[in-house]
Amino acid sequence: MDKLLIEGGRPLSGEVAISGAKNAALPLLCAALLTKEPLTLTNVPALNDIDTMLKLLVQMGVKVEKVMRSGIPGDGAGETVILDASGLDNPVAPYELVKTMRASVLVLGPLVARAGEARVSLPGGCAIGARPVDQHIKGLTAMGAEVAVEHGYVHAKAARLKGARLFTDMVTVTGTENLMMAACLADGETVIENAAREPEVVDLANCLVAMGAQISGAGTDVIRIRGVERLHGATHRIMPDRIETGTYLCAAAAAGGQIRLTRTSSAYLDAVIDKLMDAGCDIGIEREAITLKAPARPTAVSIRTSPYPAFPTDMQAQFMALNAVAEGTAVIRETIFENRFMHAVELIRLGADIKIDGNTAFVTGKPKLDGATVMATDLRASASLVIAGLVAQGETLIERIYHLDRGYENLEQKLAALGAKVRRVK
Ligand SMILES: CC(=O)N[C@H]1[C@@H](OP(=O)(O)OP(=O)(O)OC[C@H]2O[C@@H](n3ccc(=O)[nH]c3=O)[C@H](O)[C@@H]2O)O[C@H](CO)[C@@H](O)[C@@H]1O
Ligand SMILES: C=C(OP(=O)(O)O)C(=O)O
Repeated sequence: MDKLLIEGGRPLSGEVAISGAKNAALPLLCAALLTKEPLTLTNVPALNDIDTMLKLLVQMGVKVEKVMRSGIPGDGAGETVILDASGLDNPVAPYELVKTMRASVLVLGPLVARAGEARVSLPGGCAIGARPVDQHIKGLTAMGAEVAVEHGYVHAKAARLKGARLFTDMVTVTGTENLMMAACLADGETVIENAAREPEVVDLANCLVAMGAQISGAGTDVIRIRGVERLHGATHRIMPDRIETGTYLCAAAAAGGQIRLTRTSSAYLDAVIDKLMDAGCDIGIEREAITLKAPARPTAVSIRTSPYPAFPTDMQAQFMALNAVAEGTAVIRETIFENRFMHAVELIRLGADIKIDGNTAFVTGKPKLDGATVMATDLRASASLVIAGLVAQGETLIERIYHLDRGYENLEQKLAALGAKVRRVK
């Protein structure tokens, strides 16, 4: 199994291009199931999660053509993927593929809407929490689907879904995306209340509209969808990855130095940029780039995770690493997932001072961390260990980096472009 070896203690400096967003690309790939015509997606990141989703779609009968990028690692140009679901003949998502990636559940809504049925393995729990899909099921049931959960699979059937008024008990990102996609082909109007306002939901809605869907309100907490008979093909460019952007900003804030991130936007990062400025960073905003100049030592910043536009849970671990070397004590509250502090014990191995009490972490910054061997437990936990490794004196060896390959394109190359000493070892 691959490991990442980091020689820390050097500031970051240089320019890196940000990739297309994983969490936008995954639902967008599933949107291809809604039409017989080809859907072309550009700026698709080269990630393990994308490969898993493509495998899932191929075994359903979807034809996938990849147009390779320029061949320059980390150039941010992104792959183009053309999906043709005219031959969709197997509306099944088997456990073997779903177990490796929760976002597989995003095929459920489109399959029921277009094929009239779906058999999708329950994703199950993962390192960060139980993550049930009851809201996805509740919504489809309200739209007239017959849904049964048996032998670890969700079976859903509907000759044609009916528009309905839906209310989700909590804000759910993939729940909103699944129901919005299903509603596109339903008979009549669907209203999703308490909808997720995440930019990835808006990116999906924009693509669906380009495919002929009638959607209004995406980006607010009430989304209205008037169902149509069919959708058609379209071409859509995937938005930049706001979490990848935030991760590199955080890395420079913690390790010191000055970086410029291109092919990205500050538009969806207000909460993160605000905290980085509180930490003492000097941030410059350009139309498609962000610059950051780190302070001599960051100031501790407290955070509380919440649905967009508040501070994202997917940036919580990275800010814990930043606070581990900041001046002062930060209070970190995780309100989205019940078990998303797995990185804390690993950061402590690097010398961090962190106390956990339920969903709250108290982090008192240390002037320095020391390299050690640590284990990645989930995607963003791994990112926090990379940041801590960049700061720590000496060598840090991160085990189980397959988590990083799920969500960070060309991580070593991008870090090397910023002057970091990072290499993959067996
Ligand atoms: C592929 C993707 O886009 N993943 C993101 C998505 O995950 P995902 O869409 O899975 O996360 P949700 O927004 O659904 O989860 C929010 C909370 O609601 C709970 N819940 C959700 C659905 C449901 O049916 N029942 C239920 O109880 C979850 O357990 C969690 O506590 O949003 C999360 C929250 O911003 C991010 O961390 C993930 O990176
Ligand atoms: C939790 C994440 O992803 P997923 O929902 O795919 O597990 C993430 O991107 O941080």
